[in-house]
Amino acid sequence: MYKREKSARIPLTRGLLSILLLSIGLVHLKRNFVPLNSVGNSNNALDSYTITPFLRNVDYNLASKTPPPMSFGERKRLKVQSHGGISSRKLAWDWDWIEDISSEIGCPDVDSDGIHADDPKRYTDIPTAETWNAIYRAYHATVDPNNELVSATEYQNSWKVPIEVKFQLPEGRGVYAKEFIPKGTMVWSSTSRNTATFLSPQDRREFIKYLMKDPKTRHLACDVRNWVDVIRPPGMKTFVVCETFDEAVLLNTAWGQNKKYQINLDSQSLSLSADNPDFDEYDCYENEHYFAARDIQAGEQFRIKYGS
Ligand SMILES: C[S@@+](CC[C@H](N)C(=O)[O-])C[C@H]1O[C@@H](n2cnc3c(N)ncnc32)[C@H](O)[C@@H]1O
Repeated sequence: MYKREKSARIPLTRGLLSILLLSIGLVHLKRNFVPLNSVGNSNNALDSYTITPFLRNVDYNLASKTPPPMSFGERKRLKVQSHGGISSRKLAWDWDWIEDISSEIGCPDVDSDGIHADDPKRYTDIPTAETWNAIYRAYHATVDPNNELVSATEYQNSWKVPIEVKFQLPEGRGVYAKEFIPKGTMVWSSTSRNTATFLSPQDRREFIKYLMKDPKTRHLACDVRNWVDVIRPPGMKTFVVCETFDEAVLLNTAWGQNKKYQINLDSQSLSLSADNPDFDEYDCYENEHYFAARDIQAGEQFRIKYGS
């Protein structure tokens, strides 16, 4: 009797368990079911700031890179020529657009009255390797992917001496020597690795817009809009927009404070050898290198002459 009762209860328990498992399965299936016609629907729940990085397949292993038959500079010149370059300096600066976008982002004007710590969007962030890499990614995601001018490949330390970036009023961020540097020491070099090239104002717009799309990089758009430079490669009629993506853009100058500061870095144009992958005779900064113009003490701020 006892045995029969027990054996009758087992199928009943099993049956209830199966019904329970089946119900759980159905609920799970319903939750995860995505109708096919909703795939790719732009009205889905994606945050409008979410961006799918469209990164070029860049060979980051530059150390093992065999020098290309043509130097970076030669390729750049051909590219600028085939592209038509940017016809005028005014167009290359594209100030109207930069001004528009600056007011749209709410960028404070760093040039009019210096940098203030109480500025709501103050330029006090000390960039880290992560900050620079976000900028490099935005650049690679927005320049023409067929452009074989892989400049500004990846953030790396371009300083030949130990440095520190600090914020100090009234100049804002600046670059400081961490050790004593004897006169004549090479301190920093501009190369195709740390300097981005934009062959059209549109590329630069896309780059800044890309930074603006992501809340994590939006504030960087204010910074990068100021770091731009425009050059005309030697022997060419058209212009190129250049932008260095490392601490060199944070170098202050000597003006202000009754000119009590002294320029302590000299800029010299010096070609690297043609078999160096960084070689670029049409470099945005014309192979600019900074040298200690005099002995520089540990803790002293580096200062360059602007516009030289
Ligand atoms: C290339 S940025 C240098 C980095 C800048 N300090 C920052 O934090 O972004 C140039 C700006 O730095 C500031 N600056 C540079 N040298 C200065 C000086 N001697 N006195 C005051 N401000 C200076 C000016 O606002 C200038 O427009």
